[in-house]
Formats: sequence, structure tokens, C-alpha cells
Amino acid sequence: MSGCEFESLEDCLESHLPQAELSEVKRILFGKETLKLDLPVCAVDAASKRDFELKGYRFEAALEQLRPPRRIRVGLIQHRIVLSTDAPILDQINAMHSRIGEMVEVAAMCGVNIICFQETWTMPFAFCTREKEPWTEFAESAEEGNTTRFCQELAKKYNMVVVSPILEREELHDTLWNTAVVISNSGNVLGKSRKHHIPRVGDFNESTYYMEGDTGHTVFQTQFGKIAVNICYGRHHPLNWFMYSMNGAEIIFNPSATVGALSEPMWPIEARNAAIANHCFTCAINRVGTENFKSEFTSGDGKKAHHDFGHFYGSSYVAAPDGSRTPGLSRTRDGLLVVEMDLNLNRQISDKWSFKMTGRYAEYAEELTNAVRYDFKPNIVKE
Ligand SMILES: NC(=O)NCCC(=O)O
Repeated sequence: MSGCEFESLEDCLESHLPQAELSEVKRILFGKETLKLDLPVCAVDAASKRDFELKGYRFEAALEQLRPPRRIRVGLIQHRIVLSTDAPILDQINAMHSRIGEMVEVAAMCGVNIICFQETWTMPFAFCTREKEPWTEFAESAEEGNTTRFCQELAKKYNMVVVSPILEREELHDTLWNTAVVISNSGNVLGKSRKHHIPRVGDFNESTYYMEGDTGHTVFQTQFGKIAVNICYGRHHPLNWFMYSMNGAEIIFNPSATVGALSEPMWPIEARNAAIANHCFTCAINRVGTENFKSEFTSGDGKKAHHDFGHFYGSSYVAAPDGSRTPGLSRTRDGLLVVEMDLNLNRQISDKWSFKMTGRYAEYAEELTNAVRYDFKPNIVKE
């Protein structure tokens, strides 16, 4: 079986492990048995008719005496491109809009309050090619583009916060950015968060198109909680997650596009570790499928010229501050993951483990300031 056919690690364990061992394996792999969330029959039927996976889980918190529970639902959407990469640009974008529209409708049936799509969801992840045309034509204004208008309609219709990661064209300077637009459930654009770290690894030739983002570690106060967006490669940088958390993020979304050969063993660890280290929820979303491009490309890594990135392995999941996590969505299919979380869990775990209190940040800040100076002398004792 090839890497792009293997459906999911969890399904494999479920079908091959004896029941007694399975619950121990799940406890160790996922922190504890993840509780299933009952989803409405109409949603389950619609997902099946529209040919995507629908899964629901919930994370509970202890009941407190002074604070009511803060239960909210997030939705994570992963999907393939709909048309081939050489179809007319507008047809590709419109096809993606209608696919997402039908998935968001199911999220609304499931009571989702905040939905997040995958990185640059309106287009193929064409940055491997290093060709400017036609891919830069997918770029749109974050504030006034058609995709933002489409998401504003969804937000208003379903009373849902929409996180829409796109290729942004900033018209003022005619520059491109990799940007997540955050749209309030009122339908207003709340703001945007630009990708903070740009990869220079494998075929991820994104630095040919856009620079490191200039929006810092913005956190968005929504009706359903404080959220932040750490786009893809930023998940390898613990300080990046940390700064969103320092600014008060209760949920950090990580819309991504990454392939099996490069990052799959790291995927289950990084967002989960960030949830633990920062006492918050994290939501990792990856696209699915293999995208083929007409012209061959190379990336100076000795590989023969090729037409695709390899397999985007999906596996979107949510991690909680207590170290537990949901199983991932499929490695091969479009999917919607609906997760109910009680945001009170963040403070409960912070009070228990106290990483923010024991962090010695002032000392690290001083050491780091020295470490990045050109005349830095490492603190090493030699015989
Ligand atoms: N989209 C993106 O930044 N991918 C880089 C590879 C990775 O972070 O796994």
C-alpha cells in the first residue's frame, strides 16, 4: 500500500489491536479516550451524500463554582483541490467556494461557532513550481476580495466566526502575503494575520512569492473566545506559539499544507506540544491529496524533476491543554472535524501545571537578547 492510500493510523489500530490493548494504546497515544460528540442525523446524512468524512469529539472541564462553563464548538475543514491545476483560475476558485459552502452548511447543522479552513484554501499549493504565472492570479484583497465577501456571507448566515487563509494581494503596495483573514460572526472583517515564518525546505519554495508576515502575534477577541492563527511552518517554532499565547490566545489555529515524506512524524507532536506548553487549545489542519502541475520543477535538492509535491496527508486534529487530543481526520478524504471544548480547561490546567508562572521569562528574555548579538559568547565551561 502506498502512503497516499493509507487511510489513518487510528483506523489501523482500531481494526488490528485487541480491545484490551486498544484502550491502553489510546490512553498513551491520545492522553485519554477522547469523548465522542453526538452529531445531528441530518449532518451525518449530508456529509455522506456530499462525500466527506464527518467526526465529532468533545473536551470537558471540571465544573467551577464561580465561572459558568465556556463551551464552544470549532470546525476544521480539510479538502482536496476540486478542479485540475490547469483549469481556468476563476473556475478553480468558484469550485472551491462551492465545495467549502456545502461543508460549512454541515458545520452549521453541528452548531459550530468558529470554523477554520486550510492554508491558501482557494488554490493549489503551487509555490513548489516557482512560476509566477498563473499562480499569483489567485491572490485577492483580504478586505474586499471575492473570497472574503463569500466568507462574510457564510459568517452572517450561520452566525459563525470564519478563519479564511488565502494568498493575499495587498493592493496599496502590490505585494503578496500568505494571510489568514478573520471574519467575525457579525460578518465584519475583524482583521488578518500574516504567515510569520516562511519555509525554505524541500519543495516549499514559498519565499519566491512572499515575505515573512508583518502582523506580529495578533489575537482576535471573538464572541466565542480569543483566537490566533499560526500558519503552517510557524508550528515548528515554539516561540511563535508562545507569543500568541502571551497575547492571550485561548485557541490557536494552524492551517497548513504539508506532505508525508517531509513532516508526517512531526505532525502529531508539534501542535499538541504547543497546547500543553501554552495552556491552550490548538487546531492543526492539513490539506489532502496530490496536486499535479503541468511544468516539471526541481528544488536544488538532488531530486529528479517532478510534477507534484507528493501526498498532502490531511490528519487534521485538535489538542487540549491537558495533553489529550482528538484522533485525526482521514489521510485521504475531505473532512470536517467538529470539536466541542470548554475553554475553562485552559485556566484549570494552568493552575495545575503553572508553566506560565514557572517560565522564568525575564531571565530568558535577557539571555536571548545577548544570544542574538554579533559579539555573543556562549556560556560554556571548558577544562
Ligand atoms: N506550508 C508550509 O509552510 N509548509 C512547510 C512544510 C511544513 O512545515 O511541514
